[in-house]
This record gives sequence, C-alpha cells and structure tokens, in this order.
Amino acid sequence: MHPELILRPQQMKQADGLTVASGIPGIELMRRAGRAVAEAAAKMLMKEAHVVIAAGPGQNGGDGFVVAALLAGQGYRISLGLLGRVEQLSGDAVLAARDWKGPVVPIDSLAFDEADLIVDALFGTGLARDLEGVARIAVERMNASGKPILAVDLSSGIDGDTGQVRGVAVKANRTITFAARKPCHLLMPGRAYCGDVEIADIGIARETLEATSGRLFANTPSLWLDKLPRPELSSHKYDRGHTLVLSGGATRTGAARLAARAALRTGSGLVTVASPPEALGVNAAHLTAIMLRGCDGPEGLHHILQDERLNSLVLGPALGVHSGTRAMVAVAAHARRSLVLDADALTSFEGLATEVHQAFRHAPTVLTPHDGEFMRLFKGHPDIIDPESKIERAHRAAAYTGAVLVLKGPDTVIAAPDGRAAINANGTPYLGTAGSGDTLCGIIAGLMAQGLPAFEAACAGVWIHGEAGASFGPGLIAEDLAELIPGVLRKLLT
Ligand SMILES: NC(=O)C1=CN([C@@H]2O[C@H](COP(=O)(O)OP(=O)(O)OC[C@H]3O[C@@H](n4cnc5c(N)ncnc54)[C@H](O)[C@@H]3O)[C@@H](O)[C@H]2O)[C@@H](O)CC1
Ligand SMILES: Nc1ncnc2c1ncn2[C@@H]1O[C@H](COP(=O)(O)OP(=O)(O)O)[C@@H](O)[C@H]1O
Ligand SMILES: [K+]
Repeated sequence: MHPELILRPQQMKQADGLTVASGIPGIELMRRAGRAVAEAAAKMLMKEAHVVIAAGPGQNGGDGFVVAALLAGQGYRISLGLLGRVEQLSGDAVLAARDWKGPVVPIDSLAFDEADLIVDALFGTGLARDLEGVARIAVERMNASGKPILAVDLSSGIDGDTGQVRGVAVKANRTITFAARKPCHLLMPGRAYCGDVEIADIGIARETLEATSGRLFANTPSLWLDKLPRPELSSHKYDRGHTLVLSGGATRTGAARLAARAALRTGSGLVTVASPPEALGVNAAHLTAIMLRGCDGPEGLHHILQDERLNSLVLGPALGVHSGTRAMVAVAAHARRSLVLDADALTSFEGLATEVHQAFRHAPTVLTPHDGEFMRLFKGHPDIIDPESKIERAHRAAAYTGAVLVLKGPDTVIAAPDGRAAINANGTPYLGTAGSGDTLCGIIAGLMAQGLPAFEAACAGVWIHGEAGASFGPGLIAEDLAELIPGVLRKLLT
C-alpha cells in the first residue's frame, strides 16, 4: 500500500497540467470528473428525481455542466443555475457548457428547496476570496433548504489549502474529489463541511501526483505500518527499549503514570517513572509493572541518564511551569535520547522560543502542543504562529526547533524538520478529556523506545491514540486509553 498523498490546490493544478501535457485533453479530465459525480448522484436518487445544480464561473462550474448533461440523459429532471453568464466562461468549462442542451438560469432564481439533491459546483480549488453578494446568498439558500448536498471537489466557500471558511460555505453531505484529497478534506472546519469524501480516479498517474506533491500525507497506517516494531522470536525486554517518564510533585503524579502505562502497553520493554523524592510514596502506591526511581531536579535527571539503556524520555506532563523544568529539558536534550516534550515542558518556554531554536536537531525529539501551548511557546514569532494554514504553522515550528511537531486538535498535524507532514483524521471528540494528551506522549515515547524514528513514531502514535479513543466512544476517560492500545496494535500487526 502506498501512503495517501495529499495535494495542495497549486500542486493539483500542476498535476492537471502535466496530465494534459502528457496527452489527455483537459475536457476529457473534466468529463471523467463530471461522470464520477453523476454516478455518485445517481446512487443517491430515485428515478426521475429533481436535481438542482449550482454552477460557478470557473472549471468547478464546468464539472457541473457535465453532471447536468449526464443526469439529464438518464432521465432526471435538472435545473441548472450559473453564477455569471455563459459567455463569460473560459477554458474547458466552455466546452462542457456546450454539452448541456437545457436552460441555464441565473443562480438566484434556483429553487433549492424543490430539489431532491443539490449539486454544489460553485467553487473548487480556485476559490480566491471571501464569498459575497450573489454567491454568498446562493450558499446560504442551499444550506437553509435542508436538502441533501453533493459537493464537486470540495464544499464551495472552503479554502482548499487551509480548510477555513471564506465568509460562508456549503454544508455538504458528500464530496467527490478528484485524484487525491486536498488539505481541506482533512483539516477542520473543512472536513466537517465536506461530509463524506470519496476520491474519484480521473486518470492522473500516481507518478504525476508524486512529482507534484510536497510530501504531505494523510496519516493512515500505510505511512508507517512497515516500520511498526514487531518483537522477534528471540527478542527480550532489553531489546524493546526503556522509557523514562518524569513525574510532577506529590499532588501532580497522575499524568506521568498515564504516560508510563501507555508506553508499556505500546511495547516499551521497560518503563520507569522518575519521581521527585517527596512524591515517591504516592507513585510507589500506584505502580506495579512500571519501575520507580527518585529524581531530584535537573542534577538528578543528569545522574539517572548516565544509564545509557534509558533510550526514550517523556518530559512535561504536570512537571510545573518554571525554570527548573527548562533546566530539565536542557539536560534531556543534551543527553541525546529520544524525547517527547509536552505540556509544562513547552509552557515553561513561554515567550522564550529562542532558547529552543535548533535545540532538538541532534536527537529524535517530538513536541506535542495543543493550539494554546503552541501560541505560548512561539509568542513573539509571527512567522510561525500567523500563517492561516495549520500545516504551514507546524512546518515552520519544526524547522525552527529541529523537532517533529505534533500540533494537536481534531485535525492533528504532524510535521518533520525535513519537510514531511501528515494530517490525522481518525480521532473522536471523546479524546478531549483530562489526561488524554499524557497518554499520547507515552505512546509516542514507547514507539521511539523500540526504535521507530521520530516522525513515524509521532504519526503512528497519533493514529493509535485516535483509534483507541474512537473504539471506546462515550464515557472515555484517560485511564481507558492505555487499555485500548493492545486491541489497536493487534489489528495492525496481525
Ligand atoms: N481540466 C480542468 O481544468 C479540470 C478542472 N477540474 C475542476 O476545476 C476546479 C478548479 O477550477 P478553477 O481553477 O477554474 O477554480 P474554481 O472553479 O474553483 O473557481 C475559480 C473561478 O471562481 C472565481 N472566484 C474565485 N473566488 C470567488 C469568489 N469568492 N466569489 C466569486 N467568484 C470567485 C474566479 O474568478 C474563477 O472564475 C477544480 O476544483 C475541479 O472541480 C476538474 O474537472 C478536473 C479537470
Ligand atoms: N474533537 C477532537 N477530535 C479528535 N481528537 C481530539 C479532539 N479534541 C481533542 N482531541 C485529542 O485529544 C488529545 C488532548 O490532548 P491535550 O489537549 O493535551 O489534553 P490533556 O492535556 O488534558 O491531556 C489530543 O491528542 C487531541 O488531538
Ligand atoms: K464545489
């Protein structure tokens, strides 16, 4: 299985162009695109149903004309409204419009609430500004109709690159996109606006997509499954790594134990919680398979790390926001072990991002901020926090720090300093529960302990975490997550 490539709108345009240059005319691509949409529409419809098609001024509108002609040929009743005038069409849309022999009405005279199905062919990847005036009203009327909506390529009003709403956007039930998904199909809120997304093959070769894509992927197992650790017959626990998780003080120990248990469940051969002296008692009372060591501040950590077998560290959950935590991070980075930094380890650097500039380029390091932690860490760095694209923000932060960035949320983006990135979409809102992020740290560290490189460990960790949460659903608490990991791994590995 190849990893699923995600193409940004500009790259898709380039892939279209290369395909045309290779001998497939643009109108042929458009006919194939329209046919895929018409087939999907037909499956949603009863005989002689009424289909209302909203066509835009560009090539997305051209697809709409193809759909109209094909569905009319199959006996469906078609109303087609155009934003703009037929004489203003350009490119392949001119040819597509000629295939449609029925009337073309102004878009504001379409009766969306009389439709059995609305086909949204207003805008696709060429959306260039916020929707206003007639276009905006048309989208608002489509949404208000309550009728099922099938979007062509993407929901009109959604920015293909960022997934953001440009003024207003169509709430589609389904989307048929072409050749590859675009970032907006995975990033929020675009993912919610596009509904169920299906990729239609219109004859653009995999090599063409590879040549134009910028190493952006959907985070699915095909991206990392071949690298997932599988213990060999002869292997013992010392071959499977040793994860060290730093605990907070006596009243803040749960986060470390959640991470530690997740690392153990993910297959780290050994896991140790390193605890401040005053919290040893409470940690001891709650740990069984996981080992425990006293660790007094940065010097304590430095001392423990003399043991070379400790090859993967988690620092941050409930560690406290202060200079001591910054000093621990410095010790850990200097020790050049695999490292996951989260929560307080990130927030302790609020406004001090220059201290982590290129700090992590020497060893596999993963930073796992949610949006709030990200904004705090990179405060004063508009070049990193201002881009509208979440992918761009993660890319820039990864390049700045030398670490793999896991920018969390319903659309977690994982970006490596070398330019690779993946968008995750398998989670569930039930993962938004106290301690869920601590568990994620443990999964990623546990995978790195077993030798997975940082980017693959981060991607696999985010996916496994998402899958575990989704398999449980309502009532999920962080304690459940570690216990759900074996079920997810079993499906992946057998
Ligand atoms: N041969 C081709 O060119 C193919 C094109 N395809 C379709 O073409 C689409 C991309 O076509 P385009 O690049 O023409 O882009 P779009 O059709 O998405 O939109 C561009 C048009 O909308 C106008 N526009 C942009 N933002 C606007 C706004 N806010 N309000 C009003 N007007 C606005 C632009 O001036 C331009 O006329 C894809 O999404 C896909 O559906 C597919 O059929 C595959 C083949
Ligand atoms: N709506 C959602 N859909 C999918 N995943 C989510 C959603 N909300 C939160 N998550 C995930 O849950 C985890 C929460 O982590 P975090 O915010 O650090 O919580 P905590 O600090 O309480 O552990 C992250 O992995 C995040 O991606
Ligand atoms: K559309």
